[in-house]
Amino acid sequence: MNSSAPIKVGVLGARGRMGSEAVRAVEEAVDTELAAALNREDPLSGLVHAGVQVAVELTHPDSALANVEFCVDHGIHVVVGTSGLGTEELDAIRARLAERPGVGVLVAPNFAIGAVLSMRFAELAARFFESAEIVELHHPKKADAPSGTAARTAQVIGRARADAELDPMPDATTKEFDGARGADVDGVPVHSVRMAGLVAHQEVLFGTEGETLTIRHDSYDRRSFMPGVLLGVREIGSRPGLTVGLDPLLGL
Ligand SMILES: NC(=O)C1=CN([C@@H]2O[C@H](COP(=O)(O)OP(=O)(O)OC[C@H]3O[C@@H](n4cnc5c(N)ncnc54)[C@H](OP(=O)(O)O)[C@@H]3O)[C@@H](O)[C@H]2O)C=CC1
Ligand SMILES: O=C(O)C1=N[C@H](C(=O)O)C[C@H](O)C1
Repeated sequence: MNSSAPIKVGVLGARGRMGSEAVRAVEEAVDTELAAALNREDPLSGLVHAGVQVAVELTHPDSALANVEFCVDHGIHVVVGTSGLGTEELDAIRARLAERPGVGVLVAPNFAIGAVLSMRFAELAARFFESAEIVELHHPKKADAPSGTAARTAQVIGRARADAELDPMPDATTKEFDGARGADVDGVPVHSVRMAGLVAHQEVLFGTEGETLTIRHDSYDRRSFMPGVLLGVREIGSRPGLTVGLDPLLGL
């Protein structure tokens, strides 16, 4: 990409809660230009016609993979905020990228700096505690549960526990209502709350003999995600292949 010209950005899901914020952030930044703002009914070819260099994918778990594949096939870098992409989708993106070695895709479970740090703190803490559980709390219009952030947090905690060869968490439950102990994500119980008035919140709870540790992050406003979106837009052109999480872009 020409480093002096503004980066031509296309936003997918442009009239959505996140998409409309992303449109505003891209328009406000001096080094990015909003070249395309696509909604559900708009053909993806609009990205190509507008000369988009980086697409920001903020639609729905059901449409994200096809959108990313279209972009990769057309040499467009992608910053993916849409959550609910699992191992299969990430493998499919990797396979597609193998055909286009110069293209970069960033899949960011959470763009907020505090959320990225809280995942890293949770990863650090995991090996020191017998028990770990996650409570994520979101607005009721969210399609996926658990949240992408909670799934990612559980994965890193699960991996850290396995690396430290910790015993299974203590839990004497033998009789329960369906769902009472949450979803099991890599051995970590994850509880999802959907509630009017909320935006995006998460508590990671750790416990061991005589003490607990709680790591909490709150996004009260979707503007909290925009510095991370713009960082991804600026960086992804020089990071070919698949990057998961903002961590390497933040030097973490
Ligand atoms: N990584 C992060 O930091 C964050 C990620 N997110 C994720 O971003 C995604 C969007 O969230 P949010 O903005 O709240 O959701 P919204 O429902 O507000 O916006 C989604 C937009 O995508 C459009 N859309 C839905 N389905 C399709 C489709 N099949 N093809 C094309 N466009 C489609 C919708 O169109 P229409 O208006 O017609 O329904 C809507 O405009 C979610 O997956 C969410 O989890 C959210 C916040 C932060
Ligand atoms: O849908 C949302 O709102 C959010 N989705 C992402 C997720 O699933 O983790 C990020 C943040 O929690 C907001």
